Amino acid sequence: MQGPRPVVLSGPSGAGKSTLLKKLLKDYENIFGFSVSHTTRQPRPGEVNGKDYHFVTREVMQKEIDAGEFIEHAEFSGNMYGTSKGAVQAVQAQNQICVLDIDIQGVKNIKKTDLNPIYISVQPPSLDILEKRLRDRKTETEESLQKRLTAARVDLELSREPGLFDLVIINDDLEKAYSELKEMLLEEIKKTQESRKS
Ligand SMILES: Nc1nc2c(ncn2[C@@H]2O[C@H](COP(=O)(O)OP(=O)(O)O)[C@@H](O)[C@H]2O)c(=O)[nH]1
Ligand SMILES: Nc1ncnc2c1ncn2[C@@H]1O[C@H](COP(=O)(O)OP(=O)(O)O)[C@@H](O)[C@H]1O
Repeated sequence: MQGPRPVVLSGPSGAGKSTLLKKLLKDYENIFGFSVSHTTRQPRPGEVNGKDYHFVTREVMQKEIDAGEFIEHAEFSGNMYGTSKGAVQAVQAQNQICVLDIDIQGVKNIKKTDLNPIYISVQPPSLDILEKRLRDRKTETEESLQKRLTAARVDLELSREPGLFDLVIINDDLEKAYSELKEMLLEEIKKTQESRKS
């Protein structure tokens, strides 16, 4: 049976993907489910293994990739990130809309699969604002911040490719950005709510 269409949220680090996603998952607890990626980066304070990410070593992750357990994987800012088949299946088994938070390499690789998600790019109003938000978040060292800003420039450039995204959200005012996200997903939300009733 074909479940609801997944949703891909992409865009530069610090653009506001996690913030928007957390609001969505809170407001529609049963409707959306997060695809928990694997990563080799260190957990940040407050991040929970198995909830925010599966935090793994490079060796373990590479073994699982070689065993064909991943839909896509990429190197970002010196760490590996990837979506396992199990991560998406776990959400789809609950008949929830699966939301993936992945970088632009992930977007390009997912396009080669039959997942058929809705592709949304979340972007900052400017690079200066992005830098300020990343600094204020206080999660990065100067080195990782600079890597993220370099990746952000590449991301914003590649994101201009026509047809790559179904929607680009400029996250200036958070509530406005959230409204645009909900508006885009309204049809899938309704369908999922309806299917719960029958
Ligand atoms: N390709 C791919 N990218 C991912 C995956 N999980 C997270 N990312 C991306 O990796 C980048 C860094 O994520 P993270 O270290 O959590 O930093 P943050 O986005 O600044 O909070 C972001 O652009 C994420 O969208 C994944 O499974 N696959
Ligand atoms: N519209 C906004 N206005 C001001 N700050 C924001 C806005 N959206 C997100 N932020 C803040 O910017 C930082 C980066 O957001 P985050 O959701 O972590 O980005 P991402 O998941 O894309 O890396 C966080 O500290 C968050 O609270």
